[in-house]
Amino acid sequence: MSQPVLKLHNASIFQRESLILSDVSLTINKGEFVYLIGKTGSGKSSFMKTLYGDLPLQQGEGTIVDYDLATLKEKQIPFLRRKLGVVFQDFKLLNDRTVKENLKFVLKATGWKDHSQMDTKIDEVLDKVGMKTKGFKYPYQLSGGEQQRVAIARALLNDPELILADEPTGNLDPQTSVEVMGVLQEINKNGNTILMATHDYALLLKYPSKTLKCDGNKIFEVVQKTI
Ligand SMILES: Nc1ncnc2c1ncn2[C@@H]1O[C@H](COP(=O)(O)OP(=O)(O)OP(=O)(O)O)[C@@H](O)[C@H]1O
Repeated sequence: MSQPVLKLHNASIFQRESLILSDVSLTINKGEFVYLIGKTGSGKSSFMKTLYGDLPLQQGEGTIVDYDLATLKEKQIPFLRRKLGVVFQDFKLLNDRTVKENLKFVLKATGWKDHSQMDTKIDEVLDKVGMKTKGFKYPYQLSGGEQQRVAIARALLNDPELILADEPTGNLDPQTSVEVMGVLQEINKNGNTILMATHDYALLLKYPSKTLKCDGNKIFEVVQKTI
């Protein structure tokens, strides 16, 4: 049976008072890999921000990993984010600490206490992204692709019910993009649900999957032929 991790009904997305997307109704079920495409400025990032609580859902209904977006309170946001893994275009790693320390920082901030459990978890997520031997390095000692792998590992730390990736390959060359995409595909095959905003059509062709498009203030599902 399909289990929704995200459900929106007639939702409108705003940046302050400007309407960016209107009447968005969609469902993402557990286990799916879904692309969100659309031109620059079409509202992909605004949409993602609404999902992780960075922008309020001012109109319509939405539930994400059992949180009600329309009534979401400021103090619930950290708890919502623990059930989501968020990956950004610019990695957002802390440059003053090693890869392992970056990951430990997140675990501590999300309530983990036991050091050996933390180390085991860190090894597990680094292994999933092929970075187990690089935990001692500083982010600036890594290539862009490696930094994004670490950022994906960080997103996996709290076993998220949904991963939101906003242009995760936007800063990477085509070859590295394909490699990072391979990591995301592997994670999806192992059961993680992923919503990925991108304008990299080469990736869509190489790894076809359900695709939503932002266009003309709307989001609709497209079949690959018409992209
Ligand atoms: N902080 C903000 N305040 C007001 N308007 C904003 C803000 N951020 C984005 N916008 C506007 O919202 C619209 C959608 O932008 P958004 O960043 O969501 O698009 P996008 O599809 O993610 O674009 P890109 O691919 O360039 O990231 C644009 O018209 C933009 O000017």
